Amino acid sequence: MNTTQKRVILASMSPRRTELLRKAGIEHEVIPSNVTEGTDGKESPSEYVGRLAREKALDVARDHRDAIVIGADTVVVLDGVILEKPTDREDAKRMLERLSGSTHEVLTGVSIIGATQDLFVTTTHVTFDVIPESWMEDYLDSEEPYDKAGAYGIQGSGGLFVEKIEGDFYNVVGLPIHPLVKTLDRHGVTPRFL
Ligand SMILES: Cc1cn([C@H]2C[C@H](O)[C@@H](COP(=O)(O)OP(=O)(O)OP(=O)(O)O)O2)c(=O)[nH]c1=O
Repeated sequence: MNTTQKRVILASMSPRRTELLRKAGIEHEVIPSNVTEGTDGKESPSEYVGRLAREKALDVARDHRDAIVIGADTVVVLDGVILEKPTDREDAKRMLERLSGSTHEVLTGVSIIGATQDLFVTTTHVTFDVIPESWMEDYLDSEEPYDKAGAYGIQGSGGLFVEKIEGDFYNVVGLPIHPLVKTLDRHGVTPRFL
C-alpha cells in the first residue's frame, strides 16, 4: 500500500499509459507535457527515447516539485530507422509494409523525477508474420494505427500480425510496468493490490 501517500503524476496524454499504471495499482494524476517530439537524427533511438522521456517529465516536474513525475516515450525501430506515430494513411501503410514479415524493436524510455532522478530504456523484440494485403487495407481503415508508434497496437487488432515477442509486452503498449514499479518502490511508492 502507498502508505506515504506520495503524489504521483503521469506526464502523458496516452490513454494506454494511465490505464497500465492504474492496473498496476499506482494511484496517479495525469498532467500532459508540452514537449514536441522529433530528432535531428544524430542521436541513437535509445538516446532519443531517453531524452524525450526526461524532457516530458521535467516539463511537468518544474511546476510540481512536491510530486514524483513519470515521463515516457515509445518508438518502433526497424533496421536502425525510427518509426513514430504515422502522419496519415499513406505513412501508416508504408510503416506496416516495412514491418510485415520481419523483426523490429520497440523501445520505451522512462524518466522518473522525484527526490532523485531515474532514467531507463527497455527494448522488446517483435516479429510480424507477412500481413495479407486485405488485412492491411482493413486495418488502415480502422482508427487503431493512427495514434501509435509504428502504426499498430499489439494490444488490439494489431496483435494479429504478431508471430513472436521477446521481452516485456507492456513495454510495447507504452510503459514497461515491471522495471517502472521497481523504480517507483525506491521513491517510496508501492502498488496497491486491488
Ligand atoms: C507499438 C505500439 C505503440 N503504442 C502506443 C504507445 C504510445 O502511446 C504511442 C507512442 O507515442 P508516444 O509519443 O510515446 O506517446 P503519446 O504521444 O501517445 O503520449 P505522450 O507523449 O503524451 O506520453 O504508441 C501502443 O499503444 N501499442 C503498440 O503496440
